[in-house]
Amino acid sequence: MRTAAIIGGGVIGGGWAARFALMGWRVRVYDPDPEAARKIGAVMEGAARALPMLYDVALPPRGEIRFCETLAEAVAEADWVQESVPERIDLKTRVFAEIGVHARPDALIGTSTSGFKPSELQDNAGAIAPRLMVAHPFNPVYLLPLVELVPGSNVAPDIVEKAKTILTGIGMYPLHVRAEIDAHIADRLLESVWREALWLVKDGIATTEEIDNSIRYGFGLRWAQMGLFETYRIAGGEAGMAHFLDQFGPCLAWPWSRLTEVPDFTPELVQLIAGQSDAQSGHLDIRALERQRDDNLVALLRALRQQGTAAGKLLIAHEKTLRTAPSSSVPMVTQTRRVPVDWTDVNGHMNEGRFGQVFSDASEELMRRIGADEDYIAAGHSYFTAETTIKYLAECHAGDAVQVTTCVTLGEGKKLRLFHEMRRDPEGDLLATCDQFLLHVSLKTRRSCPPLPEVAARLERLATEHTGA
Ligand SMILES: NC(=O)C1=CN([C@@H]2O[C@H](COP(=O)(O)OP(=O)(O)OC[C@H]3O[C@@H](n4cnc5c(N)ncnc54)[C@H](O)[C@@H]3O)[C@@H](O)[C@H]2O)C=CC1
Ligand SMILES: C[N+](C)(C)CC(=O)CC(=O)[O-]
Repeated sequence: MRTAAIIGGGVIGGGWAARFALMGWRVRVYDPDPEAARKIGAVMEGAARALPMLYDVALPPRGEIRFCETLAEAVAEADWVQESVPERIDLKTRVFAEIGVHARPDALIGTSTSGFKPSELQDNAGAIAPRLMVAHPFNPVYLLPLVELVPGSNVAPDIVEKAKTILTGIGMYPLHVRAEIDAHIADRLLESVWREALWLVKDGIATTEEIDNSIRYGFGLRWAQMGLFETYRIAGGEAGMAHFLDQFGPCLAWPWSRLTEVPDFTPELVQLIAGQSDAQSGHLDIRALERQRDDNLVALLRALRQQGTAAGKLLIAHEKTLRTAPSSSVPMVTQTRRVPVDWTDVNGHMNEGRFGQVFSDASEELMRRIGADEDYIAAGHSYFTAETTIKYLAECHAGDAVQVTTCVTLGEGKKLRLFHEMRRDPEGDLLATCDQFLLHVSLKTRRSCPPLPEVAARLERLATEHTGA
């Protein structure tokens, strides 16, 4: 098990701690704030509910999060040190000096800085400078995969590759920012929208809620799956990007934006913005808002995953690395997962159709184990389900851990019969059972036929083992 040290356990440090721990890393936190453990506990509670729902497999066993009395103790054994103290260069410089004294000579060091260039931090960092990189995440760190990795020119390519491997391993998308620049890439884009929005409120054009609506009902949905350039390419119609630039390029010279002006944060403006924000969502506490945000993000990410695009493509690739070798237990464990938030219905529990999906996924896992895998299917053979009887025995809800075990009750020629049991947690109460009858088919004729001999043999062996016959 690898160790991550989190220096500064606020909003961002808490998110890093949760992501590392949920991906099976041991985590050591140093934060002098006596409230830090409580705050990280609250972040961890939300993260432990949300992150596992993204995946169709179980996450690795959770790593322990320990709070340390000193920075020295926190970094002593760390493979990765993530600095997340407030955005002040004097403070970050002092923290790096201390990390340099106590961290292992091979530890990689990331800074969450939103805006400082890596060279500004490396200049006073002494021996750790060649291992210190900007690793700028996005809130909530445990759900959003993007991390801007800005090494600058002081970090060797092999160290950058090691950093990318670690970040990819915990499910993130390290965007290698090749040239260092104030505020990297994404914060520059975010700041331009934020600045424009503040002017719109100050000038009385729109309220905070109207601005949020202009994003969430429109271009925010486009950005999440295609970004900016691909979206505008489509906006150019059949003539594409060149036509789009031809049509809208000249507008850039018109007074459409106030991008270089800074609004004066007078007490009146602060009161106006804070007041409108309170009217919009002041009835919800921060944890309720976080939960709403996290549930929406899980549902959006799972929709992208279903399409195999954007961040969903990354999820699929990461999930492959999380699959563990099947055990030879009887009955076979064929599913271990969390109930995702988009599987619930009007009654607030898992929809009956999703039970069918879990059992179908369990059958596909069994098919893989008997050799009726992707290659077998591509070669024109498969199983079709002919009959399913599900008994619903207890409710389950979003976030619940469930496990399916499967017995082969008949494996004879083209006939395959399975009996699945779904439980809460490995040893919890029985939630549902499924008696399923499948027929082996030729995908060319779409008619039933016997399986290939090696699949038939494996199936017969399993049926004997599972029925004791
Ligand atoms: N909040 C955000 O949306 C994002 C922030 N960031 C960056 O992450 C960093 C941290 O920001 P937040 O988590 O928002 O701030 P925060 O104020 O929530 O947390 C900072 C934490 O650092 C602790 N701290 C202060 N001095 C310390 C020291 N000497 N040693 C250890 N801990 C110390 C504080 O007690 C506090 O818990 C900043 O560099 C910020 O720019 C990056 C991405 C997004
Ligand atoms: C406002 N901010 C500059 C701290 C934002 C970030 O750095 C990234 C984010 O999560 O929006």
